[in-house]
Amino acid sequence: MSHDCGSCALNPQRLEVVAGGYDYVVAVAGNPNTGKSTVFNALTGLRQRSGNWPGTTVTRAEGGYRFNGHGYKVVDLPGVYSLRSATGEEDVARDFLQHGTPDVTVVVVDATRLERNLNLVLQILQVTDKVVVALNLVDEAERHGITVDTRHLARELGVPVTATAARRGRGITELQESIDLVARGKVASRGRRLRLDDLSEDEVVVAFFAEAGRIARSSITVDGRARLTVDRMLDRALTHRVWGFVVMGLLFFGVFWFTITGAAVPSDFLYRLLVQDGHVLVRELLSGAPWWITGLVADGIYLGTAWVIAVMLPPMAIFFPLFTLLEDFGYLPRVAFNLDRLFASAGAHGKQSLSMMMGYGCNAAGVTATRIIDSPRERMIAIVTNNFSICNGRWPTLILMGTVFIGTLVPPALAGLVAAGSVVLVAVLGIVTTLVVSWGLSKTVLRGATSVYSLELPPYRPPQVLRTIYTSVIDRTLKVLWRAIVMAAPAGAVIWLIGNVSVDGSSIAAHVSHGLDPLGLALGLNGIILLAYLVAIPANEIIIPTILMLTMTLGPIQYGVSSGVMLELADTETGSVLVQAGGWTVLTAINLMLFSMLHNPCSTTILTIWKETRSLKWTTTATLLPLALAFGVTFATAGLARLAGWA
Ligand SMILES: Nc1nc2c(ncn2[C@@H]2O[C@H](COP(=O)(O)OP(=O)(O)OP(=O)(O)O)[C@@H](O)[C@H]2O)c(=O)[nH]1
Ligand SMILES: [Mg+2]
Repeated sequence: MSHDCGSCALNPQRLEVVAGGYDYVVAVAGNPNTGKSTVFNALTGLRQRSGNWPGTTVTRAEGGYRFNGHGYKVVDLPGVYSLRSATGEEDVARDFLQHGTPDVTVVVVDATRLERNLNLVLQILQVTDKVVVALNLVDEAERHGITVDTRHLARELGVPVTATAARRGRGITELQESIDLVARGKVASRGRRLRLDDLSEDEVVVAFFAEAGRIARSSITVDGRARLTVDRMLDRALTHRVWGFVVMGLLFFGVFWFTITGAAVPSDFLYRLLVQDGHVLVRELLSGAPWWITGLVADGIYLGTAWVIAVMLPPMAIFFPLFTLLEDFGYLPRVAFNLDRLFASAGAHGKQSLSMMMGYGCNAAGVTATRIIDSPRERMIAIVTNNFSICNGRWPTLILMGTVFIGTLVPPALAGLVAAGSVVLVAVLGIVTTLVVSWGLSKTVLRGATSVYSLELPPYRPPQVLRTIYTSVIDRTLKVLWRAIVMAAPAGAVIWLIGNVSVDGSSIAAHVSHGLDPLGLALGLNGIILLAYLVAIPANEIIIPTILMLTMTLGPIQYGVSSGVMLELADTETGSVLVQAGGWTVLTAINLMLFSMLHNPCSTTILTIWKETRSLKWTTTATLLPLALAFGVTFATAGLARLAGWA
């Protein structure tokens, strides 16, 4: 690559990247879902998020390693299909390749889809010679009976080609060697360049395709008995118009059922350990301290945190690995594929189903993921409706309500199934709401044409089960838990304080919750629940502990030694406390589930929406529209239930 342009040193992107004492900058580029982030991780030893679908990486990630006494800075880029087209995340990659002037560009190529991938390689070779091709996924190619002649390929392309299976670390050292040689100018790479002068735009496209096809055909041999047919059969079932939805329902139902029943025993154990015994211990430790310190620390901060851990850790530790396994296997894009048509008929972009899936983990992540949608109109629809994907913070509320109130309506043998069914039903209602609101927006304020695009189905990849469980527990479960703890500790303190600081003879919490009672009751909820939602704006995770603490403090029956103590309760007792002290009915539980699904996004998500849109109008809309819906829907169900005499 030519370094003779005087302005290179002033190029902000290059400056930014080189800072930090590295000798060379290595860009990792390639088509979507070819394993770039996995190669990046293998090179650097970092854990940048990878996932079996196109569009996992939407921004640039950086890391580094040392090899042969030189420091290499590595930049993981989002996938691009071509240097010539443009979508939001592709811009990031293209700009960097063309203006960031990396010293070496590693183009990660999917060995099972060589022809299409070579197209991009050829385009990059038009811009720079300093290229190393990482022929990745060779393990998968082998499984499919595909062999690639890397030496022939290297000769054709004029740059080094290294075979890798990045997920198992195969070929990474060789790749580092090639990078080193190219960076230091030790190999005479002369990339194949097409002569494109005098060609029209269309002819250029054809020329790239023709050349990519020729090179690919001359480099691969395919064993006729390839096992692609299994994949094809699976796809026929999983994306079938009818069976696709049946399988989808059963799988998700299975995941929740497994989560709910599997979490019961460890949850009980943690409960006894942390909430019951732990609380007694902490109180004893603080026995010499003034009453308000014991109260604030033991009954507020400690109990709030312990509760969140006991209730959230087991279900999350089961749910996330299961979900990640489905994702790595390649199932989630099939879900997106199934929902694609529905989104298109709602006037939204099909890729919205992908950002929606991300929202099931965290809405802030879902909002960021909407960057894969190019059209600003459709992206805005996806941002506003992401809230209806139930995030981590809300699953515990739904699971608890389902277990304690809905599951107990049927004989114990069926309780788990019915509880799981109720949670799935709310999740499905969330999808319906997403579609209806998307449709409404696209017919009114966000009118416009629906984009045509093709959603690519990634291949099925047998997941590495143990590794997946390990990383999803570390990456997702503990991260979410940590966030919950960070929120729960101060919330515990706030709840204890508003429960114990009195004004005019009763506590602040009592004043506020009484004030909110009329509204709460009209919504089939109560003042305490609304107060809890106010306290929980920073994080949904703490809704249930807040409700319990307040109910036990403020309800007609007083529990505990001092107000603000959330007593040690198992799931079954939780129900009876809410019924007896809080006056809860099944309607309260159902409406809490609905409210939880619909209400405004948490503060982190609101902030992310602001960062992504920079629009006060849309941030406000994305915040208040769900809240209005939550009020409207619960008001209606409460009214109907009362009319029908159920409540
Ligand atoms: N079998 C196998 N799977 C791999 C290999 N490299 C990556 N994968 C898997 O392929 C999937 C995609 O990997 P990523 O690293 O997220 O791909 P990416 O190119 O960064 O994807 P985008 O950021 O979405 O463009 C993941 O499920 C990886 O675990 C490999 O060498 N062999
Ligand atoms: Mg990636």
